[in-house]
Amino acid sequence: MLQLQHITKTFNAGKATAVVAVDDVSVQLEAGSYTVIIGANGSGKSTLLNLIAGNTYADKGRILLRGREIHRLPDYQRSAWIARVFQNPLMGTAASLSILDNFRMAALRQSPKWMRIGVDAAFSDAVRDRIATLGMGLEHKLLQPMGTLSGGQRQALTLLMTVMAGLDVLLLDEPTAALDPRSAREVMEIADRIICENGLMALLVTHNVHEALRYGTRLIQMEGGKIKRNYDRQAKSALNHAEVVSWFDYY
Ligand SMILES: Nc1ncnc2c1ncn2[C@@H]1O[C@H](COP(=O)(O)OP(=O)(O)OP(=O)(O)O)[C@@H](O)[C@H]1O
Repeated sequence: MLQLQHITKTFNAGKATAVVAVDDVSVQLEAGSYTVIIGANGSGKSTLLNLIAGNTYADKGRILLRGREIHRLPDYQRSAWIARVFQNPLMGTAASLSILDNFRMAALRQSPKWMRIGVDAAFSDAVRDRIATLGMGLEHKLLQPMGTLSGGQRQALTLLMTVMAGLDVLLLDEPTAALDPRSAREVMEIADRIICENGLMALLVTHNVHEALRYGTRLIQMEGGKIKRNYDRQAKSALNHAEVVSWFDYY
């Protein structure tokens, strides 16, 4: 379980440009839950993910993962349990390195256990098998540089790489924003499968209302740094596109 308790983050505190990006947010997310976060630009979604990942620290409040306080830990320590996939498929992978070398680097970064057992032929076989499950034919291109792949292929591989080391929490920050509709759908379906198969807790930030309705077990709307709406699976399934769009209709 991931618990955020009275989390507040103010940027430029004490200055004329001060902005309360996240304002006294408390929420409890169960293991295996998949939460979609929507909200207008500047409503605090990315800051919330940054606070969970440890890319920024809260001014007030606590964050607990499986009962353990993590809010004072730096991001590199939290990365043992929490991983993040960004909107730009170029982030998180090395374009000039092969697919296999990218998986090697990710494995070594995420889990010292690979250091002990070595990233050997067995590792290559394991990577090939995992990549084959994507159904994109990339298992035959393990030595091809990552930079030669499409954005959708890179996002799909990034997702796989991210979960290889056994995580608790997957943070998806607009992972399909830079993709065409077909690739976006393909990557979202892959993400959904990976989340389910690995029993991960996931948080997805998206501006895409279709994605917000189709995926996830909880839907949260942020506004002005606060959680304005919080729908569980049942309430979420009763929502329709027009209703969610109307949440953004201030005029
Ligand atoms: N590093 C920072 N320094 C100053 N202000 C910041 C910083 N990061 C975010 N903010 C401000 O905090 C508020 C929330 O920003 P945040 O990026 O979390 O919103 P968001 O909901 O993710 O927006 P978007 O949908 O545009 O990505 C905004 O007013 C933003 O300008």
